[in-house]
Amino acid sequence: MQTKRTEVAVIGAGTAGMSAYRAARAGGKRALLIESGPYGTTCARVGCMPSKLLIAAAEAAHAVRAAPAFGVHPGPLRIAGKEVMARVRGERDRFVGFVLDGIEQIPAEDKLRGHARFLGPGRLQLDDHTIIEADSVVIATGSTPIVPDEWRRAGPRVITSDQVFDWTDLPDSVAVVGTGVIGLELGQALHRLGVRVTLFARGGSVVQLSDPLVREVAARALADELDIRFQTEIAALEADADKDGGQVALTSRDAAGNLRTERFSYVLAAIGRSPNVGGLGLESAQLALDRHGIPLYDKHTMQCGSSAVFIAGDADNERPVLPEAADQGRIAGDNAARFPRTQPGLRRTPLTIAFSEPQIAVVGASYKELCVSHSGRFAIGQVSFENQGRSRVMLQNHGMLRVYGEFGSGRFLGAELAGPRAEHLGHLLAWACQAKLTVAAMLDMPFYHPVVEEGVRTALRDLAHHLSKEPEEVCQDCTPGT
Ligand SMILES: Cc1cc2nc3c(=O)[nH]c(=O)nc-3n(C[C@H](O)[C@H](O)[C@H](O)COP(=O)(O)OP(=O)(O)OC[C@H]3O[C@@H](n4cnc5c(N)ncnc54)[C@H](O)[C@@H]3O)c2cc1C
Ligand SMILES: NC(=O)c1ccc[n+]([C@@H]2O[C@H](COP(=O)([O-])OP(=O)(O)OC[C@H]3O[C@@H](n4cnc5c(N)ncnc54)[C@H](O)[C@@H]3O)[C@@H](O)[C@H]2O)c1
Repeated sequence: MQTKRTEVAVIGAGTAGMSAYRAARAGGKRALLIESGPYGTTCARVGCMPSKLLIAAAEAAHAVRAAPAFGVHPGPLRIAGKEVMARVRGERDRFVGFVLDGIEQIPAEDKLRGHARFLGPGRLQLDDHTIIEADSVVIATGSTPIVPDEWRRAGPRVITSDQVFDWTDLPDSVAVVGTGVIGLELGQALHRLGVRVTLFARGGSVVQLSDPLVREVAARALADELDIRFQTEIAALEADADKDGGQVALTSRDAAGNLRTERFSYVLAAIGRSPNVGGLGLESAQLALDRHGIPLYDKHTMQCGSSAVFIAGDADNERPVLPEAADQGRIAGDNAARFPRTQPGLRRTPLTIAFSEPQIAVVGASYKELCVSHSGRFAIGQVSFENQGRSRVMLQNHGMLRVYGEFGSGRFLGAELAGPRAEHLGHLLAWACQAKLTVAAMLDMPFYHPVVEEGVRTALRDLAHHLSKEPEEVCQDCTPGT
């Protein structure tokens, strides 16, 4: 067992950890970056990038299928699964390569391999080979897909997103359990690439939408295209090795209690990810934990209590998306270097985007959050994309945008939307939200023609109209339990 001393120890070399390491070094401190798994980050290896590559192939197939509606007839569609997966893996490897180049540039003496756990507040042990004594520690350990033990017992054909991007060919059929962002993005992409896909949703919701109207419109648009079984639970999963190459027998139970057994090449568990905090020995770090075992921390400094421990990225489960991992890592690393003179870092307006079709975005304060923080004090404006000019031109006229504003100040608070170009509309709205614009100021901005943004203007005009009325009228919408 060797002992190493450092000023800052960073656990996890993902996006948050690398960002924390760089910030600590920029703060003039000695830092160590510890990693137990493969380098390359979740985002590049098995997350954002390969999933968007698969979606890009699916969009190409979808465009061909959609073409006849414009009078364009491209001929029979042939999807070569091996070629699809070769591009996904090839481009994925290129993105991972850029991350590995970054790791390569970190001096060898700053990089340590092994699983880290706390022995005391500033004391870590790596596997059985190294003790680290650090003035401050950043926890940037990421998250892991959740697979219930009884599902695992059905064998290797029960998979998570971690396995999908290593396929060398597209399978015949996939059952996707969970209609969160991973389930929808991957389920729709595989469906469009000719895989028989069934999605199982425990409840009636899709992705992170909390606004009941947007959620309903989104669920309807998605259910028009996909085989989604809402209100349906998984009753049992069993390996069915007799079939060609093996299958999984999935038994589901619908809301009426009816059982149905179907066979799939794979079952993709997409029921959420849990932060990697369990094996860290946090009890030895003397940190106060929440009911999920995650250290309590300050969202502006990323400091855990008054300790010299900081947390960032998926590990804290606050906003488990890539831009947040980078921001939180930078703040945590900077403050780990400054400790005890910590200072608040820049936390941006929340923005999440699901790359399904219709795309789904949540900006600023969600409907659910506003029902708590602004009950009776916010108004809603809306637009349907069904008859929105440019959306109809492109035959992408599905979805709805709802925008929220504050009575009195007239300030724009947030939005939920499912619709065309939501990735861009989401940014526009997030920038307005962060700039603390009023709805009136947003309506003073230029809008070209014919563009999807004109739909945003319609929703904002509707919001301005409601903001000019009495508050009571609006909060009827905030029914309990929404
Ligand atoms: C399929 C999928 C698609 C996604 N798509 C998007 C998207 O389009 N846009 C978006 O913004 N986000 C997306 N995300 C989310 C995004 O990938 C994550 O939020 C982000 O990668 C988290 O970064 P991180 O640094 O917190 O964790 P990671 O990159 O996972 O890094 C954590 C590291 O810590 C290491 N580690 C864990 N425990 C220990 C220990 N005890 N000792 C040493 N090392 C340890 C792990 O091995 C890992 O390398 C997607 C995620 C998935 C799974
Ligand atoms: N475009 C993006 O930004 C993007 C893409 C993919 C992943 N991600 C990140 O990855 C995280 C994890 O994604 P995810 O889709 O796995 O999680 P999620 O939390 O978004 O969705 C999980 C879904 O599974 C359901 N569920 C939970 N337990 C279930 C069960 N036993 N049976 C059936 N359904 C069940 C939940 O109700 C929920 O709808 C996301 O929170 C997101 O931050 C982001």
